[in-house]
Amino acid sequence: MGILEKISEIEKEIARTQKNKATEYHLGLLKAKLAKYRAQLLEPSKSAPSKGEGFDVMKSGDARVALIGFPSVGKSTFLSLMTSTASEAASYEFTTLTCIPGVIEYKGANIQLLDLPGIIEGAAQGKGRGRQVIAVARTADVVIMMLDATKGEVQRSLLEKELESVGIRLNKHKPNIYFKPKKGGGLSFNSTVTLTQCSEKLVQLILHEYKIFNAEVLFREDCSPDEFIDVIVGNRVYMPCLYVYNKIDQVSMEEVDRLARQPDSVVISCGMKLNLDYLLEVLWEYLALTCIYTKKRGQRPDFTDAIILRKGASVEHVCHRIHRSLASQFKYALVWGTSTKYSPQRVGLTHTMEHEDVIQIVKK
Ligand SMILES: Nc1nc2c(ncn2[C@@H]2O[C@H](COP(=O)(O)OP(=O)(O)OP(=O)(O)O)[C@@H](O)[C@H]2O)c(=O)[nH]1
Ligand SMILES: [K+]
Ligand SMILES: [Mg+2]
Repeated sequence: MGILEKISEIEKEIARTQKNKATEYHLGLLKAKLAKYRAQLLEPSKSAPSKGEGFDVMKSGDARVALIGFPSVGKSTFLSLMTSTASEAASYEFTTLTCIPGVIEYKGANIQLLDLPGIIEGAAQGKGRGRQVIAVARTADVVIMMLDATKGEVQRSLLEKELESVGIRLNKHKPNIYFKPKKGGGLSFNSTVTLTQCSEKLVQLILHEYKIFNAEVLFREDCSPDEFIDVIVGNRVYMPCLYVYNKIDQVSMEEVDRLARQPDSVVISCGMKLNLDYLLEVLWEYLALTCIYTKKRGQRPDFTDAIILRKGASVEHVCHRIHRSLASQFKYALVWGTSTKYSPQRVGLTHTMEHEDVIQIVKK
C-alpha cells in the first residue's frame, strides 16, 4: 500500500470512529499515525530531487504576505490594484503560473505581497503547483486566504485542510507544552492545569507511536492530542491568516453581512474597489509590526521616518537597522514609550521595544 492509500485508510477510520471516552486512545493513535505518514509525504522524493520546490523570490521589505486561494478568485487582480506591479488577470483558471511579487507601501513600511498560482484540493499532495505554493506560504508573515464570495464556505474549509495537512497552523498559537526527549528514566508526565482531552496514558501511547519511551512532558494548557502531536513533530508553522472574501459585488447584502461577521474575515470587491482601505488596516494589525522613532540628543523625535521591526524586536535590532557597527559602539539607550516603566528609561541592548517607542542611542 502506498502512503496516500494508507493516509486515506486512516482518515476513513477516523471519520467512522465515534468520538467518546472508549475510543479516545484509538483515535489518538490513529492521529499520531496520520501525522507520521503525512510527514513522509512531505519528504522530498528521491526520483525528483528538490528541483522546483518553491518559487525563488527574494524576501524583501519589512514583511511578507502570501496570497493563497482557488483559481480565479481574484488574487492577481488584487495584486495589480494594491501594488505598482501588474499581474495578468483573466476569467480562466490557472492564469498565474508562478510567484509574482509586488510591494504595498503602508504607514512607512514596505510589505511584500506575493501573487501565487491558484491551488486546489489535493495541492498538498502535489496537485498543480500546490507544493510550491505551500512552500512559499510557509515563508510568509501573514497568509491572505482569498475566497470567492459567491462560492460560500467550501473553499475555505478545503484550503484550511490542505494547509493543516502540511503543518501550517492558522490563527493558532504554539501549544504551551514542555516536551523533552531523554536518554532514560521513562516518561515523566505532569500538568499545571486540569486536562480534559489528554491523559498520561494517551500521551504515552502517542509517544510510543513515535518510538519515544523516555521523555519529560509538562502540559501548561488543556491541549488536544493533535496539539500534543504537533509538539512532538516539531516543524509546525504558526501563522496569522486573514480570510478575504472577494467579489462581494456579486452577492446579496445579507450574504455580505454574514461573511463579514466570520472570524478573521474581511469582505472586498476588487472589481468595484470596495473596502480595500479597511483590508489594509486589518492586515496591518495582523502583521503586528513595531514602529520605532529615533531621536537625537536635545532634538525632537523624527516622526516622519520610522524604523519598522517585527514584534519582539530588541534595542540591538534597532541598532543594526541604523548602522552595522552601532551595536558595538553602544553604551546605553534612552527609551520613551510603553515598553518602559519610566519615560525616559535607560536600557541595554536586550531591552524589548514596543510599537511607537522613541529611542535615543548613546555611544561609548
Ligand atoms: N465581479 C468581480 N469579478 C472580479 C473581481 N475581482 C476579480 N474579478 C474577476 O475574476 C477573474 C479572475 O481574476 P484573477 O485576478 O485572474 O484571479 P486569480 O485568483 O489570480 O486566478 P488564477 O491566477 O487563475 O489562480 C477575472 O475575470 C477578474 O476580472 C471582483 O471583485 N468582482
Ligand atoms: K484567473
Ligand atoms: Mg492569478
